[in-house]
Amino acid sequence: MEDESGSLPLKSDFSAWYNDVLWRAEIMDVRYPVKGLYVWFPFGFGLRRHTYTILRGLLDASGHDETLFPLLIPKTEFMKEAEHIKGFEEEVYWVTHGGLTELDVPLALRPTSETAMYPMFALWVRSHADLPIKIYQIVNTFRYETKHTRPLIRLREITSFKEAHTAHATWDEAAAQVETALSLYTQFYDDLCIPVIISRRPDWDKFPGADYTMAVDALMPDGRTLQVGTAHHLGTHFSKTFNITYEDATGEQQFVSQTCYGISERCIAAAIGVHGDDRGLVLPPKVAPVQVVIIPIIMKKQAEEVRAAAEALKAELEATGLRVKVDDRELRPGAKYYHWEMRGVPLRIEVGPRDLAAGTVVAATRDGEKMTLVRAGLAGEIPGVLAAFAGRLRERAEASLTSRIVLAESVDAAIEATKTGIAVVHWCGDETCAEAIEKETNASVLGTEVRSAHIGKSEGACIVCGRPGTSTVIARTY
Ligand SMILES: Nc1ncnc2c1ncn2[C@@H]1O[C@H](COS(=O)(=O)NC(=O)[C@@H](N)CS)[C@@H](O)[C@H]1O
Ligand SMILES: [Zn+2]
Repeated sequence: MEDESGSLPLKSDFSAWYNDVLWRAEIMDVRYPVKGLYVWFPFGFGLRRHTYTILRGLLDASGHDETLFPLLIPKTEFMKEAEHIKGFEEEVYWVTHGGLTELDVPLALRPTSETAMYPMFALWVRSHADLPIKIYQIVNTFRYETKHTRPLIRLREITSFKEAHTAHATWDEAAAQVETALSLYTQFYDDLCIPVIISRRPDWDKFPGADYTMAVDALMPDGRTLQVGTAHHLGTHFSKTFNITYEDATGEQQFVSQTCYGISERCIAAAIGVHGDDRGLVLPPKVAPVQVVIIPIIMKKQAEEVRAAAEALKAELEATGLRVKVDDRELRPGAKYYHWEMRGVPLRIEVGPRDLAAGTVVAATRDGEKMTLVRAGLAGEIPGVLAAFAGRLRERAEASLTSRIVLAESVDAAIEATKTGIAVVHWCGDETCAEAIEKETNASVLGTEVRSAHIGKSEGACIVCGRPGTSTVIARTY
């Protein structure tokens, strides 16, 4: 799929850059003949695998059990929770036939799995001892999105939908679980070197059937935010609908309190968008399908020794668990550098006759740091080099985010700020003021109760009506 013709658009032309880099770095093939459905190239699938290995590890380490529920949901179950239906009725795909036979009960392709799981929770939960339930699954889900579809960002088949669902004895325990989910998400995005902003979505934007929704947003290079995760407190809405009760100490039947929280392949879109540059992807070492590429500098003399040295180094680095490639194709070194830089490989090591003689190698990290390293004991040096690289990725992403967060004291200032990033304003919480802000700025009220190292909590006069307001984030969104 190598396509060196032409060159990658500059990242400043983000939409063109993004679409082109998904092709050139072999992430996703967008030519599949169904709108909103895309094919993972093997290299992209490797990036997905390493990314979700981190996410699984965090979930497993915090007491979640992975599971798997059916894709098809009977209409009788799906239609039970009024708000949930309202929120999804325009997005659900329906299966109406099995072969030539019309189904007596149409089946929904899960847009999310509350109505698949919760009838089963009602069978699983009898007593207090059956709680808490903390499960998750990583599955494909289907949403008939009518807004502009885009690979990794807005799909009609969400291929990598991690959905966690929990059930608890009390509302407070569920609220604590929402907090656990948010800190797990913060850790996950830190592993991807991506700074995020957490806020409470306004009520009109919360998940259908939830008491409240906490959202995790990342700022993309074009100044728009991408919702890269959400955690919902479902209260007892669904347990009342699906009759999920347990017998409490007094012998009373109590409805469980529930949460659910999700991350999709948008996490990969954020890693690509936040860290990429004009030469292609720049991948955090923990998720890079190839972490180190070794380029043997083949000259006439010592060609065999150089090849052997490259293979020996590969074996040594792989023995420490690193993902390594030797690029010994008959290409000039510059073409090889281009190829692997496009794929975001964090570390390149060149090995040539001079290096053999000197017992050294030349190493270059993807963000342009060049160094000469001693060959002996090199494997022990690599983790430090990669960690320093990841640290610089994190710093650069933090700086880029903080430079585009502006405290806006007026609607005009908010209009200016949301052209390039995030405005923090005081908003009274009244929907008509929010509508005025959204209309004027052509941006969205992301949320209140903002949690971010870069945005302090504050009170002040609502920028629309002057009544007491609290700090609120506004931004154009995907
Ligand atoms: N069409 C889509 N394409 C890609 N990602 C999406 C799409 N729709 C939603 N997402 C992502 O999936 C996350 C979870 O979706 S959600 O609707 O907010 N929440 C749920 O479905 C809950 N059941 C928690 S899993 C969102 O925060 C968003 O990051
Ligand atoms: Zn107001």
